[in-house]
Amino acid sequence: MIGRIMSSPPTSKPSLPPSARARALAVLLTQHKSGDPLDEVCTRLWDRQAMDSRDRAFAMELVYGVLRRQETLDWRLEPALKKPLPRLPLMVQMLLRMGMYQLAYMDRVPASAAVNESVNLAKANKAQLGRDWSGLVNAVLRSVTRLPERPFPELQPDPAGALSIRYAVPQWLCARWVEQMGVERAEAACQTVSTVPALTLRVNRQRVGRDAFLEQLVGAGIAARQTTVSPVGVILEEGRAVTTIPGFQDGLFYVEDEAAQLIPLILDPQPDEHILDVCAAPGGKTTHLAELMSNRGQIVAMDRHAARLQVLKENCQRLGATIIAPLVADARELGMVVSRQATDLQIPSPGVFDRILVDAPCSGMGVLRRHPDAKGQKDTEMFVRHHTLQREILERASSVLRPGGVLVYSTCSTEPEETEAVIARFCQDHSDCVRESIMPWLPASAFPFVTEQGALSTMGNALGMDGFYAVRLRKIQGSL
Ligand SMILES: C[S@@+](CC[C@H](N)C(=O)[O-])C[C@H]1O[C@@H](n2cnc3c(N)ncnc32)[C@H](O)[C@@H]1O
Repeated sequence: MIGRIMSSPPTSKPSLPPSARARALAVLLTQHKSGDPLDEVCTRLWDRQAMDSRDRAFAMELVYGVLRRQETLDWRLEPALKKPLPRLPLMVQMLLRMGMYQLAYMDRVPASAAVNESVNLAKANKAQLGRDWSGLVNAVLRSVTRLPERPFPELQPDPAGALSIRYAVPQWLCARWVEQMGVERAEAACQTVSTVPALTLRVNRQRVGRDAFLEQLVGAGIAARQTTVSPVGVILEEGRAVTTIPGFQDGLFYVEDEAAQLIPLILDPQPDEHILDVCAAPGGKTTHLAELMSNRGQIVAMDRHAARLQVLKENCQRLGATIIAPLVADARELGMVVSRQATDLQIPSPGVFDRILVDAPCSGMGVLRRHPDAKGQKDTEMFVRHHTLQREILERASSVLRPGGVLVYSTCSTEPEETEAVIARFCQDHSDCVRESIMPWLPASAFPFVTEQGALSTMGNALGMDGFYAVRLRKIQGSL
């Protein structure tokens, strides 16, 4: 079905390549039906045929924009519809959302083009839709342009409903956040979900200093600035293809959010130590750890997924991280795996890792803005599922930490089930492990994000960082 859209562009000249909007429509429909990650669907559908870079950028903005703003778009369309949007064919829903997004958020697109192009796509797909829906698409979108702009609902008496419409965050999640943190902080968290993240890089100081790298960027006409909290980050003022940034092939940087850049600092690995990175792929934090160790010592980089570990290897090669021992394994079998592989991995003996990073698989609530397609796939049961897995992984990891050693547990989610509840239970079961404040390991600019319990939590921050959580634990000397 989707293939036919791609090969039957909405034009009277079949030899023309599909328009950017037709490509956006194909991605939106395929993603909706398959549930596959949006970036994978874009690559799968768009890399098959040559695509002009401007078309690609336009289609990308449209696809991500529609999904990022979906609840808001649907609410804006509502007054112009005779029946609820979900009762229309999926393709018609998407065409209306695409038109609405261009009308509301893409200033450079004339309103007439926003309307007409959706209408044309409806006509072009008449056979597939079983009838001509272009009249309805035309009537609805034109009606929206004529109606006065609908003011957002006030936050009271229904803050969750109002936040959901304003920031396009699922209502159950808004309600959860309002209950957890109050309306003001919930609004900040929702606002983050609806923003387009900036392109943030971590400078590979094995190869170049941050100031020198910034100079290289400026020399290449790329506006950029230092990150506020991370001492090793750079934020580009405008997004661009990563491979076109000077120094990519030479491994001068790694694309990584500012909050993620703080996690290896909290572990504070030292040269010549043995480190275990339990959930390591694709290697953002592994390569940072190697840099902090001046490439001396050893990092066992474990991940359950071989394909992701392959990406880690490529990243290590590009960035010149030479002390990595990649290991495909399930962290829940860690003790066994480490004993079996101790000789191959050249670990002196099992149970002697000096430091361990558990960057646990999680719900990803802190990075929802990067994956707007995932918003509809989340639910509250997911927190419980992750909690169980996280506890298992943490339990196994701690068993191979040497007495006196340090373990950092981190997640790109700040949901209580995946963070404090995991740690509280762990500490309850392990009197040989104590919590340490993360403060000594971070610059003062990070202190506003240190919780009362001494952990890191960047949820709803105003600096544009992802929502990360991290806690530092130490195994007491003399314990076995
Ligand atoms: C948050 S990501 C890690 C990101 C990585 N630390 C970085 O900075 O690039 C979590 C990783 O855990 C891995 N994973 C999930 N379940 C696992 C398990 N049971 N054992 C080992 N790795 C697992 C996933 O494949 C994923 O790569």
